[in-house]
Amino acid sequence: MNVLVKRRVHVAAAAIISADKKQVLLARRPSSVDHGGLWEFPGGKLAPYETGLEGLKRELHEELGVEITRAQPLIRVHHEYTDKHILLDVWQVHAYSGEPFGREGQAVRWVPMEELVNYPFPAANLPILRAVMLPTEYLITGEEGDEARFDTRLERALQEDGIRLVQLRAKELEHEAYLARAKRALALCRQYDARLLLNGEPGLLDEVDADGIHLTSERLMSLERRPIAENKWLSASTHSRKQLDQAAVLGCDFVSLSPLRTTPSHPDVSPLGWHDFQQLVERAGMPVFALGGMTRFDANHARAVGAQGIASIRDFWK
Ligand SMILES: Nc1nc2c([nH]c(=O)n2[C@H]2C[C@H](O)[C@@H](COP(=O)(O)OP(=O)(O)OP(=O)(O)O)O2)c(=O)[nH]1
Ligand SMILES: [Mg+2]
Repeated sequence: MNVLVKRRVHVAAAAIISADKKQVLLARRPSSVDHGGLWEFPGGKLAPYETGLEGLKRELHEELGVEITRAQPLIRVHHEYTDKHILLDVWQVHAYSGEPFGREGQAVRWVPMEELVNYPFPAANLPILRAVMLPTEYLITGEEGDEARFDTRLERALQEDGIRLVQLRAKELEHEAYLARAKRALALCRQYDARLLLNGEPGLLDEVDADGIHLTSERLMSLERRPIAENKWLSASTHSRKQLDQAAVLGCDFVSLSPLRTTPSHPDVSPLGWHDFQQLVERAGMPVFALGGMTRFDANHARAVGAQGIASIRDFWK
């Protein structure tokens, strides 16, 4: 066989999230099949005439006995296995009818989000796990010179907008002032079960035990390897294919990709637009947030073109 021509397999899979959003449904692959014994998101190969969602509906009916009533694209992952090129087309299932059970005799289990990392999955699944754990909206903090008002703005976004992922961006602050703000932001985020990423030197995590580090695109390009532990989140700002590739080399857990639109803060940078954005996201291999003139009303569109969701300062910083 010519090993250069790999089989291309298109698979639709489901991240079925529980009503309280705290658990996701996993199934175990039978020991007799490829990747046997590993856990997976239920689903299977598409028939040639099927779209992703059609195939997914059929597979979930066959494998779990449930009928999907509401679903949204979550992430598309291309992965090279030794014998095949696989496209995992993963959907987040928000509503379904029926009670899922292993119709083919496979084990099926609701797993709390924080325990997902303990389950063995096929190699292609890492970006899916990250996508499942991340929200659709990502707040990047804006300017605020007054510390009390900063706290009020952050708490408003956590409380009223339901923000669960925050990047503390404060380029104007000196080191000590940044640390003081970061400690207060972390305490606030903990109250709301939100994650906080610090925008700055990876060493910041030694001083404030936040959830991760966000790299500027410049810092991203200057690093040779992942600068923080695997159990912390690493994200980066990207604007091009080259930077997305570097994010993959460093093992970033997710990225922002900008500018989607022209913004008042960067009037001279030409925007990507949805078409180019979609093409870049398709091969990113990790969750991507659309950034640049985005509001929460763009989130569904962002999802439809393959993004995790939207990142914004302005829409959440009030
Ligand atoms: N369903 C699913 N498949 C996955 C995941 N991760 C991953 O690498 N795969 C791979 C394993 C398989 O090579 C392929 C899915 O094929 P499958 O064996 O489930 O296909 P199917 O349900 O149509 O089963 P069959 O009729 O071919 O027996 O995708 C995942 O999370 N879910
Ligand atoms: Mg299957």
